Amino acid sequence: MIIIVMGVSGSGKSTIGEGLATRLGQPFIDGDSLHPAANREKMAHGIPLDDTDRQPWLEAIVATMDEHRERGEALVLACSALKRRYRDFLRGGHDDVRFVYLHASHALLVERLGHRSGHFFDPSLLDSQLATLEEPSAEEAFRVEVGSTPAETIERIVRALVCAVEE
Ligand SMILES: Nc1ncnc2c1ncn2[C@@H]1O[C@H](COP(=O)(O)OP(=O)(O)OP(=O)(O)O)[C@@H](O)[C@H]1O
Ligand SMILES: O=C(O)[C@H](O)[C@@H](O)[C@H](O)[C@H](O)CO
Repeated sequence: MIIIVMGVSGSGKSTIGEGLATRLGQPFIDGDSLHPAANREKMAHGIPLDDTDRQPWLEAIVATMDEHRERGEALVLACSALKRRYRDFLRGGHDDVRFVYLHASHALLVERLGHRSGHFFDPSLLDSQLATLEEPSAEEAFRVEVGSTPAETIERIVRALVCAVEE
C-alpha cells in the first residue's frame, strides 16, 4: 500500500508522514524533496505554484511511487495534493493508493507556520494554499483533525487504515 499524507502547508504532512512510516516500519519520502529547484525558488519568494509548476513535481512523485511498486515496497509519502485532479493523477488508476487528509484550523496553521524556521516555504502563501485546496471527499481520503499530539494523530490513522483493510 502507498499512503499519501496530504493537506496544506503547516498541516503536519512531514511530521505525521514520517511518524506514520516509522510506526508502520515503512520508507518515507517527503514530496517537498522532489520539487524542481525553480518551484522551491518561487515559494521562497512568496509566489504560489500553478498547475504548470506542479506538473513535473507530480510526475516525479509518480515515478518514485512506481519505483517502490516495482520493488514490492510499501511507502508513505507527504504531498500537498491540493486539487482533485492532482490526486487522480497520483492515483493513476492504481488501487494501492490511500490518501490521508490532515485538517487543521486556520488559526493553528498560522501559529505553526509562524513558529517554523529554516524552511523554504513563505508563510504568506498559506492563503493561496487554502484557496487552491479542494477538500477530498470521504471516498477520496480519510480525514483526520490534527489538533492533538503527533502520536495520537498517527494512532488514529493506523486504526482507520487497519479498519479499511479488514472491511
Ligand atoms: N501535532 C503537532 N503538534 C504541534 N506541532 C506540530 C504538530 N505537527 C506538526 N507540528 C509543527 O508544525 C509545523 C509544520 O509541520 P510540518 O512541517 O510537518 O507540516 P507540513 O504540512 O509538512 O508543511 P509543509 O508542506 O510546509 O512542509 C512544524 O514546525 C511542526 O513541528
Ligand atoms: O502544492 C504546493 O503548493 C506545494 O506542494 C506546497 O504545498 C509545498 O510543497 C509545501 O507546502 C511547502 O512546504
